[in-house]
Amino acid sequence: MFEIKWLWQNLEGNRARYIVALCLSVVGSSLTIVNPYISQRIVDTFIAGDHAGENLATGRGLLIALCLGMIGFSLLRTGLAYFTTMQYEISSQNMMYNIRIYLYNKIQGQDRDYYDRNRTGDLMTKMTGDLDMVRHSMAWIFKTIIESLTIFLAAVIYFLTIDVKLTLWMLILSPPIFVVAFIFAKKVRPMYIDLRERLSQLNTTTQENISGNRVVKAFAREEFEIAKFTEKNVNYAVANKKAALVWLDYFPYLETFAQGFNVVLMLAGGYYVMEGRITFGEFTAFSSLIWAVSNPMRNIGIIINDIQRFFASLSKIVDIYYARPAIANDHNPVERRRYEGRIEFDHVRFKYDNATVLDDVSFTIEPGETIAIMGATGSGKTSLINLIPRFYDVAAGRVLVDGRDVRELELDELRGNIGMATQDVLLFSDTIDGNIAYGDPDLPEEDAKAYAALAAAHDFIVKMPEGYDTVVGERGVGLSGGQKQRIALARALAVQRPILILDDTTSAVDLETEEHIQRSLRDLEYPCTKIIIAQRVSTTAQADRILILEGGRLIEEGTHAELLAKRGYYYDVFMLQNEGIGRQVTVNGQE
Ligand SMILES: Nc1ncnc2c1ncn2[C@@H]1O[C@H](COP(=O)(O)OP(=O)(O)OP(=O)(O)O)[C@@H](O)[C@H]1O
Repeated sequence: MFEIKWLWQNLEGNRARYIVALCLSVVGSSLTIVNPYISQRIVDTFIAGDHAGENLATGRGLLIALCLGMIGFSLLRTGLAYFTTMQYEISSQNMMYNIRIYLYNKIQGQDRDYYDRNRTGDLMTKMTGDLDMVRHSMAWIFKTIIESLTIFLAAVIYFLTIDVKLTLWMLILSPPIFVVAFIFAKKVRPMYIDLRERLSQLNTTTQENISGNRVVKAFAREEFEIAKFTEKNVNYAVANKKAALVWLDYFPYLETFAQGFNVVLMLAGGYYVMEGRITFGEFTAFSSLIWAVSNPMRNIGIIINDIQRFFASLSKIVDIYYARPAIANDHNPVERRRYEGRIEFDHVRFKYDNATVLDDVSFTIEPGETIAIMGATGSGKTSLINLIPRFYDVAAGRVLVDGRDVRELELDELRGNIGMATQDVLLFSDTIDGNIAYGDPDLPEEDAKAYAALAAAHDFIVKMPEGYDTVVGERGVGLSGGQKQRIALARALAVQRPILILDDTTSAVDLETEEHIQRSLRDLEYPCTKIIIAQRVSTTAQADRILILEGGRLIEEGTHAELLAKRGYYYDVFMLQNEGIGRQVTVNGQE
């Protein structure tokens, strides 16, 4: 089976330990029959045998040896069980440690498309609950299966050596138990898959609610969110109960059959003792080992239960394990070059699934040029810049950096040549200094301050209680939108890359601050091609060239003056922003 093969592969380094644990389980479980055998000897020799009284008088030594043997074997089994469990724990923990690292790297290595498609809560469930279920199975469920099976077989073999007929009577109940367990397993499997899905939905809702709590509060939607959570919670609880009830439906049958072993033993065993076919000691051995036959049967439902959960979780983990990103980063340790910063879009078409977002876009940016991109919301600006670091691949055409198709470039090298401040600013829970130096952990504090000053962030940072050592909360909590943008800009500048991409980075800052940032960008001390997405004409006017996107197509291209003279989209925006209130400008630029 594929999943088991996968587990085996991942057990590498711990296989020997795990196999030792399995073997010890078999040995330890086989020893279960020793004490019933000794009991049988004691009963037949010293209690119920024909010469019991005589033996008791003459063979005390043997009796003491047998009693000590029983105690010794009990201690041996306990010690063995302790040692065996330890081996299971160590090997399964080690295996999970390795898988967790691998999965984490795998998730890190996925492309943007993967993150578009997968919910955070679902990925978190896979990395925590599902992994732990698999570990639990390796350490406990497989152990239980092996031990139950060994004890069952050892008992049956021992019974057969005593009396075949009575053993067959004992096993008469096994087929119906197997049939009941099989029907149960078939019925419950889809339920566990569903249960696992509902848990993931519950986690996703919880995660979204916690990370989006500020929006929830802003819209006073707590009750709605509580209702949404309650719905998922109820769904999960209902699915859980449904699965448990299915188990309960079958439990009475399994339990009745398991109890039936005692009845069969009493009737058939008692009859054979009276007939003299078996001794009383042998009857005692059957009686003291009956649990070894009935318990595995009784537990079969629970084991099937756990195995279903195990497979439901394992298949989710294997999904991540084998997910292959369309844009893979091999992290080849090639010598990384510094690019000149020439960018070319050659008849680029791009789509998300089937929706075309960019169509036949062509332009060239020379090294050191500053290009502004403008266009209505949803016109494809962010999608366009995402193609340069190859977050997505084009559907047709080519994106070239320094004359080479980005698909031919080593990804780390390509991305290592781009500094980026994204529209949705994400800061880490770290100090402000740590956030600015995120792309270059060796950045001296003085340099971090210098870049913060260029990004017009220094003044507000020094006013904070602990200055650059102030820890900002998750996603930059505690800072205003404009402050976050400026720290993100400082972070992008600090890596000193030859290509700088700013996606609406100054949208939340005032005009005076923006003017300061524009000056800084113009006077950067390192050579750099700049691509700036902006909505304000005050920003775009400073660029060497402006590209206008509309519905995924490049409709205008030129300098500020050229585009004004053209009296198209750019002119309209210019007029709207400059003449402002009260003036209505249509798309055609007419009032
Ligand atoms: N991950 C995605 N999956 C599917 N469609 C997407 C995705 N990201 C964006 N889109 C769609 O692509 C189109 C272009 O989006 P894009 O973000 O590039 O526009 P934009 O010009 O940057 O907009 P804005 O100015 O609002 O940031 C939109 O119609 C958007 O709905």
